[in-house]
Parts: sequence; C-alpha cells; structure tokens
Amino acid sequence: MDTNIFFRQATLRICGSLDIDKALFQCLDFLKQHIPADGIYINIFQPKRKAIRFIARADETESTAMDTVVPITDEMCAALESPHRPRIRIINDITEDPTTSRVAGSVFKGRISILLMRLNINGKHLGVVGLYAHGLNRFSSEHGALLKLLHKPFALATAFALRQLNLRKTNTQLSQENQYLREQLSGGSRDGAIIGSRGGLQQVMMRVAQVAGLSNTVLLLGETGVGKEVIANAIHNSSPRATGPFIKVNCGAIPDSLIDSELFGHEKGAFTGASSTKKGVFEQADGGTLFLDEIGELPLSAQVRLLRVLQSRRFVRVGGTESRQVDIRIISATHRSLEDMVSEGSFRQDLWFRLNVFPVTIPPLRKRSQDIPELVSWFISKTSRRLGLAGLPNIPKAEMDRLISYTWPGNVRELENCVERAMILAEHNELKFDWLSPQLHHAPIPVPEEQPAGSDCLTMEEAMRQHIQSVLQKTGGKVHGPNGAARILDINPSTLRSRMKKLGITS
Ligand SMILES: Nc1ncnc2c1ncn2[C@@H]1O[C@H](COP(=O)(O)OP(=O)(O)OP(=O)(O)O)[C@@H](O)[C@H]1O
Repeated sequence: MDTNIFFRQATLRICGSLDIDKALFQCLDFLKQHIPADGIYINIFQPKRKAIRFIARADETESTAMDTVVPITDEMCAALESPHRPRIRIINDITEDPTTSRVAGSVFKGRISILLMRLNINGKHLGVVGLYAHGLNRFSSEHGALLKLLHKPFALATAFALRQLNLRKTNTQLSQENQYLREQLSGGSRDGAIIGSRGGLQQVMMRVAQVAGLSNTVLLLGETGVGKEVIANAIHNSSPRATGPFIKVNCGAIPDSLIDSELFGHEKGAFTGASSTKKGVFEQADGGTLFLDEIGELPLSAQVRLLRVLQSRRFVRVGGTESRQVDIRIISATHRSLEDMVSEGSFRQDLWFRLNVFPVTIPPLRKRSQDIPELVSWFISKTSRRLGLAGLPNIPKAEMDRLISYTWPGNVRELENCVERAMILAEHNELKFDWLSPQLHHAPIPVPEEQPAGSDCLTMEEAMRQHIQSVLQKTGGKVHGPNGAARILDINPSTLRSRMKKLGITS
C-alpha cells in the first residue's frame, strides 16, 4: 500500500467536516479498508479535573458528539502525563490494562481490542484517538504504524474541536450571564407579570400602549408601592429599546455631593476618591431607558443640570471636557405632587414641564380592590417558588374579604409583604390576616406581637425588630441559605446581620 495515498485520503476525511464526530465517521469509513476497526473515538485528558472527557465517537452506523467525563486516579493522571508513554499502544484485551478498562470500559461494553494513539500539541499531551474492534487480539503493530502516520491531522483536528467546544461553552455562559444581568437591570417584577392589566390597571395599560412605541419622556405618578417601577419596566419592555439597558436610579438615595457623578459619571482624579473613570447612569442607559425614581427628591441644584441634559441630550463627565451624547428614553416617577412642589418653589417649573409631557397616574390599590384576589394568588405562587414550599396554602373567604376591605396605605408592596408574612405564619396550610383590622389602616407593617406598654403605635425600628424576630423564630434562627431569614425578607444576609446588630437582635 502506498502510505502517501493512505495519508492523503485519511487526512482529507479527518479535515472533511467542522464537526469532529462527522469527521471521525468519514475517516472510519476509509480506515476500515486497512485496519479492522468497528469504531473510533476521541477523548481529552483533563489533568486539573483528574478526568478523561470523551468528545466524539463514530461507528459503522452513526457519529455522536459526546461530553462524557470519566474520573481517573492520581496514579493514572501521572502515568498519562509521562513523556515516556509510547505514542501508539495496542491493547488487545482491555481487561488487562487498568487505565483503558476504566476509561474505555465505561463507554464501550463487552470484550474489545483497542488501538490507541496519543495526541500531542506543542509537546503537551492532549488526549487520544482510539480505534476499537469487538473481540480479542484484533490489532497488530502494522495497524499501529498506519495510525501513527495520522498523528498530525488527528491532533490538529482535535485541538480545533476542543477550542470550538470551549468557545461554545463560554458563549453559553456569557449568554446566561447576559440574560441574568438584563433581568437584574430590569429589576422588579422579573417575570414581567402585571397583575390587573385587564382589571384596575386597564386605563394605565392603555396609556402604556399609546406611549411605548415612541421615545418621549414619561412621568409616572402614584403613591408609594403602587407599581411605578413595574409600569416603567413594561414601557421599556414593550418599546423598540427592549433589548437595550433599563437603568434605574433612585434620586432620593444619592447623597447630594455624588449626584453629578452618579448621573453623568466622572473622570479619573476628578475629586478625592475618584480613583478610576466611571460612567454615569446616562451613559449606562445609552440605547435604552433611564428610570429616574423619586424625581421629586432631586435637589434644586441638580434639577437645573438635569434640565440642561434633557434639553440637549448632551453632558460632560465630572472633571471632563468632552461633551457626550446619548440616546435614551427618560421615565421619571414620584409619589409627590410636583405641581405643589413647583408652587412651593422646591421643584423647577421648567423641569416639571419637560418631564410632564406624558403623565401616567397609577391608582392606589384601595381604588382597584378587584385586583386583590389575583395579586394575592400571584404573590402566593411567587413566594412558594422562592421559598421552595410544597403545595399552595388556602385562603378562607372571610380572610380574602378582609384583604379586599383593607385600605392598603403601602399599596401593592404592602400586600406582597403581608402575603409573605401570612405564608410564614400559616397553620394547617391556611392563610390568616387577623392583624389587619380597619383600625390599623395606617400601620406600615403588620405586627402581631404585643406592642410595648403604653404605646398604640410602634416606631419603625420596633416594627422592624419584631418582624425580623418573628421571621427568625420561624427559621429557627437561620439567617443564611435557602430557608434562612435573609432569603425570606429578600435582603442580603450581611445587611440583615448588621441590621440585627443595630436592633440588638441575636439569632
Ligand atoms: N400590577 C402588579 N403586578 C404584580 N406585581 C406588582 C404590581 N404592582 C406592583 N407589584 C409589586 O409590588 C412591589 C412594589 O412595586 P414597585 O416597586 O413598582 O412600586 P413603586 O410604585 O415603584 O414603589 P416606590 O414608590 O416605593 O418606588 C414590587 O415587588 C412589584 O413587583
């Protein structure tokens, strides 16, 4: 046989497909004319993982891309890494070779003979290509010599396939991360559910539909907890900017001295502590939506700069000179009456005019009590999923009536918290809301425990202390983890710990 022709024909097949399993299939079809093989496979040596990973195999009838990992011992790892291991090995009965019987034996059943070629790239052991045949003593040194001719093409094809696999894996990881980050950015009601869109929020949703496709500024008005952020999200998600970022900034939570840097970013060294360049929310939201929550809390000095940017869509980073332009939609929200603030002189009239182009008022929950049953079942299933509870609890009719007749000063957020609390306290799988009575209309958070002597109302701090304590009691003092208090209260465990410390609570 002319070995040049053999090499050329085999190489053409090894390089005949970008999919390594298909290339193996074509190659086997050719090799069978010269070597008595029933199948072929490639596996990769993963010393860090102490494992061998099968990536592809082919037999007479089919080719399969694989991802089968077989763990190996430290001794096996060391033996495989040895530079003295021969390039070609013939194992005419795999039961006699511990490494091969462990590795190949976990993929191929029955007594087989194996002809192995170690694949090296740049002096590093990459893995092996193996030919197998049913029965004992099927391979000879002549077969080994023929296979050895194909070292380079097999090594290159394997290295290429490996790179492709790793890229695919990185790609999947990145797209999962991307999706996760997008969800984080879109915040709030992650699942996009807007309960009441056909009930009490019908008018609001009509306004959303009118405005979503455009790029104009929207002002969301409504009491705290009515769902302004949820609606801002809905506008973003149904707009042509949906694939762009949704950046939320709470104007009331930024210290005055940092407002400019937070909104417009800063250059390195712009002020003490500006150790690196930072993009502000305007830049971060480029191509998407910027949600300015609690806009009424913005100090007058910052209002004037915001107005300038809204007019020109241009800004300069703190400490910078370059004027930057962004393509963003602004949605702002407030629970305050900006009109009253304008008359009091605490909000600029010209900014109010700018923001008030398309106002959308979200009604308080007490004015759309028809949505309460649906909101309650939504929060029950959401909380059950989050807490990993089995089965959904029941709500007696009298308890649902209690929820419907309550006035909900904290709106949907308060209802959500109440449902969660009732689920934690539930006995016999039944939800009760007996701490909600018409007299307690203005209690911010329901507190079932006795109140301190001589006081009808709890301070926020006391209410918080009692709530945290009751959750800790339910979790048996557990703070971290899936059934821990932090998860139930939906806050970071270290934040909870420091709050507990401040409130003098021990777990
Ligand atoms: N229609 C709704 N459907 C489902 N969940 C809702 C709805 N409205 C509000 N929520 C939930 O209620 C909570 C409060 O909503 P959101 O943060 O949007 O209120 P907000 O008006 O922006 O509050 P704040 O004025 O305090 O910023 C969130 O957990 C949100 O997911």
